[in-house]
Amino acid sequence: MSAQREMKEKNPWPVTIIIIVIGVIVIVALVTVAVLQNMPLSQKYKYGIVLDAGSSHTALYIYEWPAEKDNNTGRVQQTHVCKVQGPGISSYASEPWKAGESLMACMQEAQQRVPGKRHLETPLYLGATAGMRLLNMENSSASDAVFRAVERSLHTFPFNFQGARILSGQEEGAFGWVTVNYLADRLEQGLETTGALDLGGASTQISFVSSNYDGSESPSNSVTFRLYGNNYNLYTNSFLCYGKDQAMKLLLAQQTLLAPKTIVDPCFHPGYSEAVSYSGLYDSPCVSNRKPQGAPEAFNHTGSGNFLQCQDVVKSIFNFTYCKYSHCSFNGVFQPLLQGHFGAFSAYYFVMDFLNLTDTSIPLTKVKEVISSYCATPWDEVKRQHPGVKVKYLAEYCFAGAYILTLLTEGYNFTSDSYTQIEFIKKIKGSDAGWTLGYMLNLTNMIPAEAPDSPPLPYAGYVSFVTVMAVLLFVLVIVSTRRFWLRCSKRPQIV
Ligand SMILES: Nc1nc2c(ncn2[C@@H]2O[C@H](COP(=O)(O)OP(=O)(O)OP(=O)(O)O)[C@@H](O)[C@H]2O)c(=O)[nH]1
Repeated sequence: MSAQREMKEKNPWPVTIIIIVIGVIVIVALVTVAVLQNMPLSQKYKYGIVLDAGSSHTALYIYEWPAEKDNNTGRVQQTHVCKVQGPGISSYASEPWKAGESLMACMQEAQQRVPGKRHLETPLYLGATAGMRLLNMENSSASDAVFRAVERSLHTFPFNFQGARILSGQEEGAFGWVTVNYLADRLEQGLETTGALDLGGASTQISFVSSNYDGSESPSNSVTFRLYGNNYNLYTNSFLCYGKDQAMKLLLAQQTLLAPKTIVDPCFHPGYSEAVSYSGLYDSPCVSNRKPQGAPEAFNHTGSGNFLQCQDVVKSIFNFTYCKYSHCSFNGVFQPLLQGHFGAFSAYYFVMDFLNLTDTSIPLTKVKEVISSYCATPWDEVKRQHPGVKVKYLAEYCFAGAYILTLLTEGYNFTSDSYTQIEFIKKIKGSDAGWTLGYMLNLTNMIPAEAPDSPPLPYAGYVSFVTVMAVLLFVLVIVSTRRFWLRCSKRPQIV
């Protein structure tokens, strides 16, 4: 009996097997816990909604981002856009309730698109741009009434409504620049930034970083940001009344001064003819002080389709001579020397895309030829060639092409070389270029001032490291106890 007990005690295998099994279990548990603890959470999304209440129309944008990545870069994406039917909210000055009503269909769409359990936490913003800026200048109580109506409507939805307000021109320019650079991942990586050119209906913005602008000359054009650990001194300017629609009003008003009853407009196609009411033309503060004395009810707007003459008339709405700074764009506004790439969006894109001129390697002389040929095409033929295009847009592409070219080259001083640095864009990585995304990122503090601390290893690297170390540890234990097993196994077995 005692010999048998001794033999059992000297046979190491049961103990060794138990140790190995426990060792394997401990290592597997260790790796599993480490991996699970550090695994990204299953993808849950958060949402944000921004209403862009522009002068010509309102659009609703829904953005989404992974819930655990609030403070990370490049992860916020546009998932849906809804175009509000009808004109911009500033057009409802005489019936403000209709402004609120107009937003309902897109808001209902948003309610369906954002998952119900996220509704209460989803921020909702409405930002109004140049149309409301003009209405507010002209009649502040009318603009207040429009905002009240809009807020009443938005409060009826279960989102976290953060208010409706007018963005300054500077904010509109700066947030457009943030959007473009955020989407192109230029901010987090600290790359040279892209300038932003935005052509709206009532205002136009130019924003860029220039190494010869530190904000000391014309400080009102300076916006400073600290984003992901980098400082930016942004130059930005918004020209109220120089959006595409208001610029056209300026152009028409200019021409009615010379011919109050019939204008033969070189920026419209030969054969084009429309009756235009003076009250409609002069309803904006951009032109109201130019109304000719004793103007008739309406005038006849006809076209002659002459690009060179059109350019001359377009130039007449700018002041290129007055400048009290070292450099100016136009109307006495300071502008530093252009630098770097530019993204041109909104009406820049709509117009250049229609004219097949988004490729900026096309020389400016050729660009002029293309616009010139479009302008000279008789109106009936233009309509015949583009049956699916809205007639209002179709009629305006000649003027708009000439206007864009003048604004870029004579206004902002793009040369035939620097013109090639412009990219006409609508979307970047699926999200529309415009101020809305930058506005939301700013209000939700989603771009940190300092670069977020990144873990020393990426997740996959971390998992591999833990696994390799655990296996190594296991092999080490086996190898170091190998001699002991061998010794045990060589002992004479007593049967
Ligand atoms: N050709 C074309 N023009 C468009 C389209 N959508 C808008 N526009 C016109 O392009 C111009 C600029 O439009 P937006 O960028 O929406 O400008 P907005 O926000 O209404 O104007 P602001 O308040 O000045 O920013 C306006 O004259 C619009 O009428 C489109 O799909 N095609």
